[in-house]
Order: sequence, then C-alpha cells, then structure tokens
Amino acid sequence: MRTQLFFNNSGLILWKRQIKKKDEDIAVCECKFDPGNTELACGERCLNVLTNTECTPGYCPCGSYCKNQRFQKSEYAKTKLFKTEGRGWGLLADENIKAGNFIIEYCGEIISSDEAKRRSQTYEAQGLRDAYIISLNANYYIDATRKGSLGRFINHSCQPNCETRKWTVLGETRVGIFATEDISVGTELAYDYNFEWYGGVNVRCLCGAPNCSIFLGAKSQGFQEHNHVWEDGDDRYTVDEFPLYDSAEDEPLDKVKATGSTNQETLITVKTEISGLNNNGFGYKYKEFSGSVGAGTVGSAKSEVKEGGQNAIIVSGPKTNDDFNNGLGTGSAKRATKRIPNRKQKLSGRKQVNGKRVAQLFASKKVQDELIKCEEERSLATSKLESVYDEIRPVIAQRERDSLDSLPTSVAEKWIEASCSKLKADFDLYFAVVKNVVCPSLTNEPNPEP
Ligand SMILES: C[S@@+](CC[C@H](N)C(=O)[O-])C[C@H]1O[C@@H](n2cnc3c(N)ncnc32)[C@H](O)[C@@H]1O
Repeated sequence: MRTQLFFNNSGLILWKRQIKKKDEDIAVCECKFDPGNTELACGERCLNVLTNTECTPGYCPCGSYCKNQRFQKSEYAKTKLFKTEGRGWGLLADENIKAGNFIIEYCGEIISSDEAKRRSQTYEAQGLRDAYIISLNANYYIDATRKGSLGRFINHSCQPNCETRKWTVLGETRVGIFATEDISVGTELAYDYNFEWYGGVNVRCLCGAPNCSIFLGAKSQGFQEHNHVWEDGDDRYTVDEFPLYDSAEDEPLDKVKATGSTNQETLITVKTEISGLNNNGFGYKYKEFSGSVGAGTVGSAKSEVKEGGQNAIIVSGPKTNDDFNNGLGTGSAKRATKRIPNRKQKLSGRKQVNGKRVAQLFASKKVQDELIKCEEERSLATSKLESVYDEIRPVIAQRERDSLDSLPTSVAEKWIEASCSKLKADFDLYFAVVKNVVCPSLTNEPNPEP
C-alpha cells in the first residue's frame, strides 16, 4: 500500500489515496521460518529489518510469528509519565529496555513543511511553549501538539539514551523512538532534539549533561529557521534581543494541573492516532494505549489531557484538521513565554536595595560610611559582572556557530568568579543593613528612624 496525500492551500491534508502496491513492489524477506525456533522469525538478520522496513502481513514467510511488525502491532515498551523538575512532563522506562529496542512510535498529525512553519509560529504567538513538531521527511512533519502517543512526552537530553529512527511501514514512513543503550526501569527516556525537532520558542536546556548545548534543539532545522542568527555580522543576533525561556522560572506548570494527587499509580488511557489518516481521509484512526501516571503526580488534568472517568485521563484531540484549527486557542495548553529583552534587565532587573539611600536612614555616620562602602563595592562587582557578560556572550555565540558544546574552562571560571563577587557584595550590603538594624548594640549605634 502506498499513500498519496493531497493538501489544501493552507497545507492541511485534504484527502489521501491509498495506492495498492503491486506484489512485486512489496519487500519480502528471505527468512526461513523454523517452527522449532520461533524466536528467530524476522530477527536482526532479516533483510527487511536491515533496511528499516516492516514486513507486510500475508507476505512474510514467518507468517504470524514475524517479529518485524512492531509499529503495526504497537509493540511498545512499558513506559510511565512523570513530572520533571522544570521540564514539564517526562516519560520513564517502566521496565528494563535493551539497547536497540523499539520503545514507542512518535504519533501525530502529518502536515506539510509550510504548515509546520505556520503552526509553529501560531503556537509561539499563543505562548504555547512546549513544542511537539518533528520532521517526518524532507516535505512532511508530525505535529503531536494536540494529538499523539506517550512518545510526545519524551524530553530532550544532550546525553540521550534513545534516538528517533524512521521506518517504512506498509509503504509509509513512520518515526519510532528506540533505545540506544540498555535502559533500566525508572530511568527517564530522552533523545536528542537536534535531529528532527521543529522547535518554536528558544528554551534553555535543563538536561544537566556536561556537554549540554544550552538551547533545546539549537542545531535543529526549526531552531535555525526561527533564528537566522548565526551569520557573522548579522545584527539580528544580539544577545539582548535573543528571546530566552528558562523553563525553571515558571514551574509548576499550569499546563497539566495536578489535582487530587494520589500515592497510588493511576491508570491512564491515551487515545492516540497513528501518524496518518484512515481510509476516508479525514477521520483519525484511534488506538488506545495504557500507561500509568507516576505516584503522587496527577489525578486529573486539563487542556489536552482531559479527565476521562474514574482514575482515567484521556489525551484527546479533534478528529479532523478543521476541528484542530477551530480548537486552537481554546483551552490549548499555555505557558506564558517570558522574554528577556536585554542584559541589564537580566542582570539587575530584580528589586535591589539602594545602599546609599538606606545609609541615609541611619543617624550614625559610622554606619552610613559602612553602608556606602558596601554599596560602592557592590556597584563595582555589578559592572565587573556586566563586562564579563559582554565578553563571554560572543564566545558562546562563536562556539554555537562552530557547533562546539561546552565553554572553555577559562571563560566559565571568569563568569563564576564575577558572579560570586557580585553575590558576596550583595550579601555584605544586606548583612550590614540587617546587622545595624537588628543588633545596633554591635556597633553601639542607635536604630535608624522608622
Ligand atoms: C516534545 S515536548 C516534551 C514533553 C513536555 N515536557 C511536556 O510536558 O509535554 C518538548 C518540550 O518539553 C520541554 N523540554 C524537553 N526537554 C527539555 C530540556 N532538556 N530542558 C528544558 N525543557 C525541555 C520544552 O518545553 C520542549 O518544548
């Protein structure tokens, strides 16, 4: 079966036509079926497996014993949703998974590249920060924003234990997540978004890997398209204008509200469509998967994840692309996108005590001098930090351009030193104020006027 997709002007799938493959076009492996050893049926030496192609039912010599129909039979590893620190939801291995094993299919709506661009901009404008669009091939993308499998919850890591792989299934390309190493039960699953991700807003990566590339999917096509910032002398690339989102800043998420938390595992049913349309071209083929929500995490959930009966939440989506568009903006998952407009705001935008002004509140000249001195030291530390910041940002930019992941130690040390001096100066000032207010006896001075 081959599929022909027809799009309307907005890049939405209008209808699809299944073109039956001729028998001679179907890839049939040469596996010899051994009834005494069914384990060998279409294993790693199967010609189809070697070419990332699933066997076609009815054509495979191993018949119902064929093990090379994992997408078709939804043979997923056991996984479990959990709430991460600062990265929204994540997915855990709920059993030991061997290197190379298929974990789950990345399901969603198939859209054209123009539509991917349009949706990505729309989501960004709507403040939807989590991005779920990945590339299927040169022309098509999979959007799991509103509809998808548990695969949509797998986070990024610069030191991943999984990867995406493309398989041909009954003539169509599908994307699966596969383990790249042995993964033990309870470990978070993560793949590197740099390859297929069509990311929206720039998100600071919180994977914590030593080789972290700072931004999520910084080398992915989507990121590059959104931020044509990498050419030398391009004045769009100034750090001050660089929209930066730090997921840690607005936790807990309001996207999926955790209410009625429970210490027991809660069964969830996730309605998901396989990537593609069913035969009538509009309705989606839904499959039901079961997973479990990590202990003490969630009882009911809003937006994409709706309460679906007792102890069940359902990830549901509209049945057609039109529904999808109409539904956009109503109850869609939102997290406010914070932008950091400039460095000054980032470094000194917080409310600061003005040492000199506070000094005037004290009657004692000795205390005033002490506070003024602290304030001067703090101003010095602040300017030092700002100049180090100015100095290191181009280094970071250059390393990004050169695809180098980590910062040179000397640069990092400089930054840490300047930050520590600034923190110490802040602390000294605050300490001096508190000391002179709370324990004036230490300096034998009277309290300031209230
Ligand atoms: C495909 S979704 C993954 C599931 C998502 N955490 C959720 O709660 O739905 C991708 C989004 O998760 C967040 N994310 C994933 N990996 C991250 C990381 N290493 N650091 C920070 N945020 C991350 C980002 O907001 C990203 O846009």
